[in-house]
Amino acid sequence: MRKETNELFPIFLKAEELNILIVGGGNVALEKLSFLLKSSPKAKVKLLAKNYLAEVEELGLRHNIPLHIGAYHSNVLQNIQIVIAATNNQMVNQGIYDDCKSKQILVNVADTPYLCDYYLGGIVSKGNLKLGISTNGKSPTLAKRLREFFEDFLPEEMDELILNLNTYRKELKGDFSQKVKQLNEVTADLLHKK
Ligand SMILES: C[C@@]1(CC(=O)O)C2=NC(=C\c3[nH]c(c(CCC(=O)O)c3CC(=O)O)Cc3[nH]c(c(CC(=O)O)c3CCC(=O)O)/C=C3\N/C(=C\2)[C@@H](CCC(=O)O)[C@]3(C)CC(=O)O)/[C@H]1CCC(=O)O
Ligand SMILES: NC(=O)c1ccc[n+]([C@@H]2O[C@H](COP(=O)([O-])OP(=O)(O)OC[C@H]3O[C@@H](n4cnc5c(N)ncnc54)[C@H](O)[C@@H]3O)[C@@H](O)[C@H]2O)c1
Repeated sequence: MRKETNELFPIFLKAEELNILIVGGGNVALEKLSFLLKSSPKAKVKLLAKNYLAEVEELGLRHNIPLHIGAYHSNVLQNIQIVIAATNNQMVNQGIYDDCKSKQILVNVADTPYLCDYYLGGIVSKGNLKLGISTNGKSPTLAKRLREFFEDFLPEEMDELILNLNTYRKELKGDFSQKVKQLNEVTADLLHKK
């Protein structure tokens, strides 16, 4: 049997420097907004929905996020770079997808892989370290379980290690290749392979 591969290309976005729009204010919007803010508390995001769950309103209030009330119209895409569509109306979601494609805006219709330029993933954060987890859309549940596993598995001291290496990196003298060599030497035995 041919082995399948995951050809998605992960990038780590500066969410506070982008204009992000979530359309919808129900359970799915709540999940997407929660994970966005958990990972990027200063994300520049706004919401548009006909109505909002109380939990979305509370979360929005806590993070100073504009919650616009109304039906989706393509005007709202002005100056937006990334969209998550999470309404309960597939026609509306399809319309958002089409509008975004014609404006070259990156779009994710939640839980609808064929209407996604990108997928959200499981996210593990430990200080400066961040892992993104993707199952290529095959099992979001496993992505969640792996996120939980790595959250427990990775020690809190991981950030101390990163900061120490950063200090060492700044103190190194010599040209680029010498620095790379020294950094590789000092980290060679850091993670022992079993
Ligand atoms: C990782 C995470 C991030 C997030 O949501 O931010 C995420 N889904 C999460 C959880 C989750 N979602 C669903 C369940 C119920 C169990 C199940 O169905 O498996 C659970 C588990 C639970 O909640 O326990 C329902 C679901 N999701 C998708 C479909 C459609 C389909 O598969 O065809 C359906 C069926 C809908 C239906 O029934 O119609 C699709 C997508 N969901 C993705 C991301 C993208 C692929 C990620 C990857 O490659 O793994 C992708 C492709 C698109 C996207 O939405 O970006 C987050 C875990 C966060 C965490 O806990 O850390
Ligand atoms: N809740 C889940 O766990 C789940 C799981 C799998 C799939 N889904 C699907 O995902 C979709 C969203 O689910 P949900 O639970 O968030 O729904 P929901 O009913 O809780 O929320 C729907 C949101 O869409 C907004 N909306 C509807 N039409 C709109 C429009 N024209 N303009 C702006 N906003 C509009 C509503 O105001 C509301 O805030 C549904 O299609 C659902 O079938 C949900």
